[in-house]
Amino acid sequence: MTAAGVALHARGLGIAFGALRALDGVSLALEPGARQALIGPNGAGKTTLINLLTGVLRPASGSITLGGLDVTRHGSDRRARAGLARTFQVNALFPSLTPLQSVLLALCEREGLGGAWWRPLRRQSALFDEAHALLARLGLGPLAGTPVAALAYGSQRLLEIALALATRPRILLLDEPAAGVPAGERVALFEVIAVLPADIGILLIEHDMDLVFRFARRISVLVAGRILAEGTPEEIAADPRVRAAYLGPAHG
Ligand SMILES: Nc1ncnc2c1ncn2[C@@H]1O[C@H](COP(=O)(O)OP(=O)(O)OP(=O)(O)O)[C@@H](O)[C@H]1O
Repeated sequence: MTAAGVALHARGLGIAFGALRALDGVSLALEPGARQALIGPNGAGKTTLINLLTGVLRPASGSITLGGLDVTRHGSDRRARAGLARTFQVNALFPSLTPLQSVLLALCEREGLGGAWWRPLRRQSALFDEAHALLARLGLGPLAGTPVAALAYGSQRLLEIALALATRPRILLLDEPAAGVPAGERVALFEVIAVLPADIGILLIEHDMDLVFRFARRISVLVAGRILAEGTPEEIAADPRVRAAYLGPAHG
């Protein structure tokens, strides 16, 4: 992979919380259209890594580039404008808005329309079309007018993905999209994740190994703040160090 062909490149990231070295020399490269997963036991440092990638935290060492642009010292907003989007582990939706209103707000934010989203009229209708198309893509079309609070949890997680896609990202970080989603709603979630736009590079952080092994073309394994292994799902499933540290005998 040439440097120009890498959409997101983290090199040698390190950060400590007091005496705890939460991440130590972590490197990760995502190419455009990547389908990569980040797995590891509780406390391995996955959320900390996402926080470094998105600019919520600053690394003590290392660097991060987005499409060749060094964003190591940039805040979350500039990284978002450079094409990085994330979903959140904790539900962060407005319960009284509908999915249509939620997506429209995100689109207006992207377009810099702020509170004046009802004008001009022609732009408004283009944004409505885009919002409906996005909701249809995620299987939320029939629920476009239902208040978020009345949606099933799996649908709320899908809406979070819609809001991230509304920013037209080059890189999407999916932070535990299946967490808390009941078994019966997982199939729909998995189906949508499988058909996300091919040109967006995706990094999935997930404990559900069914989803990870269905989705990922590459897997990085983080253990105690270091990358223990990286490879294809077959390589990771067969790696004795990964089995010992995380997977157990079930995947292989
Ligand atoms: N703000 C903080 N202050 C102090 N310690 C922290 C902070 N954030 C994370 N840690 C510690 O850093 C380590 C890595 O935590 P992190 O949340 O990144 O792990 P994780 O892999 O995301 O875990 P999980 O799978 O449970 O979400 C843990 O030991 C955690 O307790």
